[in-house]
Amino acid sequence: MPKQQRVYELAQELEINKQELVSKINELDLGFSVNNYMTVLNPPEIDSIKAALGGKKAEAPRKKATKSSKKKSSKKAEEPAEEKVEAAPAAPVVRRRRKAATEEEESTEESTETEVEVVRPTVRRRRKVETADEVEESAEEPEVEAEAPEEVEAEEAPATEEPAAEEASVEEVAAEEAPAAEAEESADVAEPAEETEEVAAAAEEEAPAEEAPAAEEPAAEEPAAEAKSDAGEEAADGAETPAAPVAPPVRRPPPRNPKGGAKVLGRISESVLKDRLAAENKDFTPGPSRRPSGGGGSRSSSSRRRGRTKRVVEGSDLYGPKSRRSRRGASRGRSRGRAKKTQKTEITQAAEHKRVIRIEDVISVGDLAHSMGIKAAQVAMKLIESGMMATVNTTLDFETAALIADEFDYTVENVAFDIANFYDTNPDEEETLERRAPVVTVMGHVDHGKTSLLDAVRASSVTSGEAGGITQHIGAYMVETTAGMVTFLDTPGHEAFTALRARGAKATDIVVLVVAADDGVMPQTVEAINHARAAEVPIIVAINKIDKPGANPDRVKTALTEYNLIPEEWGGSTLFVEVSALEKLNIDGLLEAISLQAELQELKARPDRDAQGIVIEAELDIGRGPVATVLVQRGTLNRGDILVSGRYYGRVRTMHNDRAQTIDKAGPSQPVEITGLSGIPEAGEPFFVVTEERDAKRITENVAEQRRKEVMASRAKESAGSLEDLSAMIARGEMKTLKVILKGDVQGSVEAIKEAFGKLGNDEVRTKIIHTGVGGITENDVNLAASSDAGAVIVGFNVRPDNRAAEVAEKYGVQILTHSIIYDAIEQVRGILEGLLSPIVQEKVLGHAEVRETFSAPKIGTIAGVYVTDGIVRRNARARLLRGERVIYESTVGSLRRFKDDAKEVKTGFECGLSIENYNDIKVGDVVEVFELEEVKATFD
Ligand SMILES: Nc1nc2c(ncn2[C@@H]2O[C@H](COP(=O)(O)OP(=O)(O)OP(=O)(O)O)[C@@H](O)[C@H]2O)c(=O)[nH]1
Repeated sequence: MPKQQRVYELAQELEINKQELVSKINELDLGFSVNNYMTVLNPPEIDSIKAALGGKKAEAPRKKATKSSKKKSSKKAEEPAEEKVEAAPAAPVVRRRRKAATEEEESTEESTETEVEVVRPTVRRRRKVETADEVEESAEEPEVEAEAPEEVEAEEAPATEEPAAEEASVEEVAAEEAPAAEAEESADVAEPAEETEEVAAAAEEEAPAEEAPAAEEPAAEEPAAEAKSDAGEEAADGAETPAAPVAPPVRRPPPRNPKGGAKVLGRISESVLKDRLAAENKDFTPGPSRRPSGGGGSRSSSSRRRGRTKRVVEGSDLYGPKSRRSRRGASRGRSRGRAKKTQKTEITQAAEHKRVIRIEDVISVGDLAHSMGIKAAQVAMKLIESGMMATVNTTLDFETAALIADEFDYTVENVAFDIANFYDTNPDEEETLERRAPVVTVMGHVDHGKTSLLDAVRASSVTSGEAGGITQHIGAYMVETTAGMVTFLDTPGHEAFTALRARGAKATDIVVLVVAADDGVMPQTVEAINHARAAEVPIIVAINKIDKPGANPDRVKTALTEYNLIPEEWGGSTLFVEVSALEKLNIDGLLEAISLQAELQELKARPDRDAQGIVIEAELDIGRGPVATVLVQRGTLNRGDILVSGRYYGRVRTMHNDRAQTIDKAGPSQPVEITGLSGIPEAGEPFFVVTEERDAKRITENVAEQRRKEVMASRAKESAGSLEDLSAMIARGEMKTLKVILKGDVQGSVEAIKEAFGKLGNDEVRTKIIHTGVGGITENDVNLAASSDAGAVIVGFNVRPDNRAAEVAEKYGVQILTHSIIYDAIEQVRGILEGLLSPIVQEKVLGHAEVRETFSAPKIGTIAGVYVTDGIVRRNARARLLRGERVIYESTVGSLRRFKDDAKEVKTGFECGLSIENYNDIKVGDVVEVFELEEVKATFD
């Protein structure tokens, strides 16, 4: 079944360079184009690319030959294709190499296909490695020089001064760049090519495809060097045309490891090498079999270069007459020089393990380049090619760094500490899951009977009798009901629940909302509903105290409908149970409802795995040290396990259940009290088990460091002002609304402020009241604000936060705004919202200047002599050039001068000279309009 492929995948399949394939696809005019090598290709597109590339093989060379011949004299243009090919390219190459003698470092850089100017340095460097032999070789081919393209001569004047074409140069370029593998057919020619392959590689990397002379020359040279052997071979190929060998000029070797390709320190001549090996009693056998392989999975530098070379050659097959691989192989066999070259490159190439860059999540372009021993500009260029603007300081994430590094044959490894490596957040396989007990939290208004209900439930446990009444001594316990086990978090009130949630922990499956039948829905009832809703935990309503004379369950039900808690009998989906904690009436009904709700939720966990869970509470016991009540959520916790929680860890020394019985293991949903930890973890802190103590140590050290940074960051945040943070969050699109928790001294003012807040805002920003209440600002309010997805602000009217609330607010960076005048409260919230509105960008015209004359200045370009007709003209201000009513160009005022002096601004009635940044076509009569952009704070008015 045909499937989609990305360009680079197709390139791999075709064994050509991915960048090159991008260029090819776009050049081929197939009716579609690709942006980069990550572009996805459909099967038909893949087919047409393959077909086009295959079909192009004969045409491409001809086209190139024609193109190249056009650049030459008309006389040359008339020559047969082969001849043109032979002649044209050779000379330029030779010349370039001459030039190259003066430069060295630049050639180590890899260039992109568009970096035309880089070609020269690369080529120049070749000069350095020339040998007398090579010069001789070039001399043997006078036609090469004679037919050098004119453009090249013009461009590279110095080159012409030095005659010298070296056969090796010709050869190596041919071998690498041209399908002219034919060059290799001539053994004596091929050998030098191998020797200088490294140089060739450098040149290839730098040679831009677009630069016709550069790209074509080497390719064309090749036929020149090997024309004799080629002829026969091409004929044998049948379909091949004489022009075919020229095709490679179009190709360009893929940009590859600049290090390897560039660090050419010199060349060892074959004879010297032979002598040296002989002196060491070593044999010298040319060919690939003698090449050090690098062994195992690690590619040696030479093999890497081979790979690169191979890709280039194979890619050119698309244009060439037949697979070059075999010929290439054959030529390798004859290429004794390769052995020498391999040895040489091993010296300059980093070992495979050194080609791994270790980063901690991110790395800057500069550092990445440094790690690879290349220039930052090269990395930046690669990024730009991939569509990402970058500078040396740009920070790259791991994925991007890995992608770019791969371009240079480096691997990036992320060595940042990641707790996810130890704390498994992946769900367990469905078939490993087993039903677990629901974990229930009881919440409700003060005195509505939470504690009494928990007592009643505990007493109802079928096992309570044998324990002589449960000596409940930990913050959670399990009750065995006729419908199965139920775990209760014994945390009457919201504290623990919200504290857990503020830490991002979710320990509860079901909330039992206790509402006294005689008292009805009260502020904390509503608060409890909001907490449960925020935590997305289903609610079961327990209407308590039905034994009381004034009990009116229906009134409670009616009141709760306002909060969308509608009993089933009224068409809703909330389970309501009428109970009496005091009289222990219908406790079973409550437990049944819990079991039913649990069943609906299909609560399951895998028991046979390392335990994970949550700390319910912890304290320091004088005799036992840190004691923690933990709830196992998945897996089984065993005595002796190494448990990690936040900054602390330790082996579980003792383990007790809710009845103070010593136990050895605890499964899912089971609360246990443990000792053995190195400190007191916070409530809501997750825990997990690791197998190695050293891992536990590393994790806790990292967490401690992380927490330390968080504290510092939150301090910095406080000084910066939380309101700005909220604004920034909204500005970044992280917050669509300003969430508000509103507390007041009396219901009337709370209602009034709530209504006023509701009217604030517009389509862009608005408030969302997530909770209102009468009374002081409590820790619960702060926890609710902190646990809101995008943070919330607490507004207190005539009320203050208690000490604990203020402390927690500081800890979590929750903003509390207190007021005693309603108007002030409204205005402050309006101000916050307005701050969240995107500012309006306005244009302010500063002045106009008329162009009276123009002249050009070196380095600056066109200078306009202008007269300021109104306002002022300011240097660096934005400017647009007007011709009549038309805006010709918009940019900035570049230089601004009065007579010979630079001026900052010039006022009405004065003349001055100015330039428009990046624009020279200024004409007399044009008007320069100078303006600036200013951001105006948006308001609701
Ligand atoms: N008549 C009657 N009284 C009850 C019932 N449940 C609890 N009470 C009484 O209501 C009062 C408060 O009960 P608690 O269980 O302490 O209520 P709470 O919600 O835990 O109170 P806080 O812990 O202060 O939030 C006590 O005097 C209980 O005896 C009940 O079902 N019927």
